[in-house]
Amino acid sequence: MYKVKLYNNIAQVGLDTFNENYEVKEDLENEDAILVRSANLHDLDYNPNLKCIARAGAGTNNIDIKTCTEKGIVVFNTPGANSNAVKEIVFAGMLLASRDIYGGIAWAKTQESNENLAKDMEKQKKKYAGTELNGKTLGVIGCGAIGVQVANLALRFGMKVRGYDPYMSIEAAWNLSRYVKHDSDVKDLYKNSDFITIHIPLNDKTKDTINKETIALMKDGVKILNFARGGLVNEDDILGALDSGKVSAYVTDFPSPKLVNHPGVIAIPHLGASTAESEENCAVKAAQETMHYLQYGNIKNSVNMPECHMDFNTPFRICVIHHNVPKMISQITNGLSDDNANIENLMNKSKNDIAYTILDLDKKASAQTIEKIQSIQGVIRVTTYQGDTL
Ligand SMILES: NC(=O)c1ccc[n+]([C@@H]2O[C@H](COP(=O)([O-])OP(=O)(O)OC[C@H]3O[C@@H](n4cnc5c(N)ncnc54)[C@H](O)[C@@H]3O)[C@@H](O)[C@H]2O)c1
Ligand SMILES: O=C(O)CC[C@@H](O)C(=O)O
Repeated sequence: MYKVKLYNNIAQVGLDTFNENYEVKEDLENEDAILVRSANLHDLDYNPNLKCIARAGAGTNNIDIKTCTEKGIVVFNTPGANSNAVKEIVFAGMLLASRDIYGGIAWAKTQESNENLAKDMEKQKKKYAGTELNGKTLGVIGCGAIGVQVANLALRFGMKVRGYDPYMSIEAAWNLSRYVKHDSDVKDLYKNSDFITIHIPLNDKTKDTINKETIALMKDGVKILNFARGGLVNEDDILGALDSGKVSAYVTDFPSPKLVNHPGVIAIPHLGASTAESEENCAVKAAQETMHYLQYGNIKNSVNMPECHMDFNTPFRICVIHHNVPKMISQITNGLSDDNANIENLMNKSKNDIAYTILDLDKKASAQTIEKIQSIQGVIRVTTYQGDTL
């Protein structure tokens, strides 16, 4: 029986994905896997049995990836599973930043006993008027699953669109409309955009991407949208720019007490992925990734380990997480020689400093052999699998 510990509410359809071999609940000890959304796991007390953490969502800044990698814990996310939900709310944010729809609705709610409402509102409405998206320029920083969808939809709104992403994946490039202007220097995007939306992960390199210096490069009155992570935008700098009028609106899915009452801030309580569809997509994908790893050692959509997937055609499998250094495969295969086991299939993949090797054998490796492989310098974790074919 595999134990999967829950750290957040996970959509039921995701939980139903687990079969009878899984115990899935919040109150568990010695868990094999963790399923999480946004809960902060930075102070996690890692139990030695923990093999993987699946983040039902895109951002993994709530997980200590470095420590997980050192301990041989595979961290998964669910790329693209909530991108449509975020794309849609970005447009809600752009529209709310263009006209004072929110102020107008708030005024209308106070008019319950106004017999002259039809007449009065025609006078009042000029207070909430604004501008259109059509013809404006949108700058998209980060053209991944979300950025590409936002860019493509903005074209349908009649916007001119510029994109900046020096690390763009081939898949994302295939999906991006050719009418999106590619900025190889982000300064060009800053200088020419009426709206700027940011869709990149938060990490040490991207923290405070939007700050005093980058804001100074932008157009006067620019509107900035942040549905990625709060730490990407320096709060003091954005508040200063709102006060001076340099930035005319800041739409954020990550409000803080400092931001919420500024008139230029449109604060949304992290609703980007809060749709039934995206919660279900993420939960099912995270559950599948967890099961494929726990049962077969196959890795898909991991942020700290290489993609490595092999059909399970023999009953005995060994998976080794190790450093990406020379002579590892020969040492691992030599380690098997005492058992006289034949390697039916082997796959080795690497990602940065980490490599992963799957070996399918015709017979079960002995406990001594597994210990021997585990003791090879550079080996982080060895896991054995036995069972039905995939
Ligand atoms: N508000 C929400 O509920 C919500 C939902 C989903 C994702 N997110 C956030 O949005 C982020 C993006 O999500 P995604 O699904 O599009 O991820 P993604 O991995 O598909 O795309 C991220 C893109 O950012 C690019 N990138 C990385 N560093 C960059 C940099 N310095 N400059 C420009 N581009 C850079 C990458 O090359 C990649 O194409 C996530 O990391 C997460 O933090 C928020
Ligand atoms: O789980 C959520 O509700 C939000 C997820 C979102 O921030 C993400 O990074 O995917």
